[in-house]
Amino acid sequence: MTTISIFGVGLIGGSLALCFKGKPDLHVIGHSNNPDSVAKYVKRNVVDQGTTSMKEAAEAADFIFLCVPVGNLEPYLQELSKMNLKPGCIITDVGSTKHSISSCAERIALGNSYFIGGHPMAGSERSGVEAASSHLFENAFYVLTPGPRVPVEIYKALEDLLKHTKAQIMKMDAQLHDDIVGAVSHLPHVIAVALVNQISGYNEDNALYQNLAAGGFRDITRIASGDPYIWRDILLNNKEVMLKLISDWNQEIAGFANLIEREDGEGIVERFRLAGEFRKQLPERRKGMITALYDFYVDVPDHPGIIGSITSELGNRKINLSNIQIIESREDVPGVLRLSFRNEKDWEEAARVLADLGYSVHY
Ligand SMILES: NC(=O)C1=CN([C@@H]2O[C@H](COP(=O)(O)OP(=O)(O)OC[C@H]3O[C@@H](n4cnc5c(N)ncnc54)[C@H](O)[C@@H]3O)[C@@H](O)[C@H]2O)C=CC1
Ligand SMILES: O=C(O)C(=O)Cc1ccc(O)cc1
Repeated sequence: MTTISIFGVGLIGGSLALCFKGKPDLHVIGHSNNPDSVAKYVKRNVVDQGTTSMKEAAEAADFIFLCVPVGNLEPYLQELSKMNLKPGCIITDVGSTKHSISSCAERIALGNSYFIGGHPMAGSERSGVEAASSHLFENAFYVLTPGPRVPVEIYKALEDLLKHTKAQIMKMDAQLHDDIVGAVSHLPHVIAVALVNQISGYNEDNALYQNLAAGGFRDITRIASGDPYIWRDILLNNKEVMLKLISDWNQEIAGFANLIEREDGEGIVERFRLAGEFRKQLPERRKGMITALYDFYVDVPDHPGIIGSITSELGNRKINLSNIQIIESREDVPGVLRLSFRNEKDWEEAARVLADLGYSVHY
């Protein structure tokens, strides 16, 4: 039996637990300092066993996953280094930054155990075990940053275990990870928060901003709802990278202001053209760092029962809706429904089914 202990059974720790639980020869232990949280993990069937004892969970483990906020990773690793871990125990983490925890692991004497940094590059703006899902990492990249002292067979053992996540494992240098992920994930989160706060400021004087910001604005700023403490830790931990990226961003925006100031229409066109071209080259059908929204819109005639009939058509075909929203429904105008799905398969199938039934579907 292989024992996996998870510290921090939240969105990511809980999703990993669900990937491992119930698989042959795997036993999953969930740890929290809070007994109520432990009881919740067990009651929700996310782990096989729960405990408030860090020592009990750590010393029983063949694999340890640290799934706590980035600011807590180093203290946890220090604590583990004082314990009597099983020889050959593999410790990994899921933090969104990799350089500082990996270099901390190089400095700490871990005896007969090994540390391999990890980052499953999928998630959401939600947090807590309630949001966990065994499908979270499917088809996403999962970065591992083994240091020079990690033997090949130890790396392979972690890679093999992670096959249960159905993610694509990618070995990478820790600093390179932080540079790239800083640009494609951390910077967009900062921009989304700054943008929402800018508009929220205008809204204080005129609530029309909020009303008109429905729909697209809401979608592109979804990531601004991430957990504030998780993001505080990530940004402070990736400080040097973030300062450079924000400085480049300021230049980019100042360049835009300059084009508008000088009424340089050609310059504006060129910027949109270049951006469109680069976007076209982005891989389309792969789960990226920032989760795609699987939404589409359906025009619906305004008559009673229409929503029920759409949901039962999908339900009868076992297509799971994750959300349904009435965008517009007035007596004289046909309404629009926004339907959301958890994955691409349901999204594609639902659009096909409704189009075949004669509904007008648009994206
Ligand atoms: N949210 C996301 O989409 C992603 C997050 N990550 C990383 O995963 C880690 C966990 O994040 P989430 O699962 O999103 O957060 P979460 O808030 O859902 O879960 C965090 C867990 O850590 C525990 N925890 C919180 N503060 C703690 C503390 N001071 N000491 C000990 N335990 C504490 C919580 O009880 C909870 O079980 C973070 O390091 C984050 O950077 C990685 C990939 C995606
Ligand atoms: O909400 C989203 O789409 C995200 O961007 C989630 C996310 C948050 C942190 C990560 O390190 C990786 C992914």
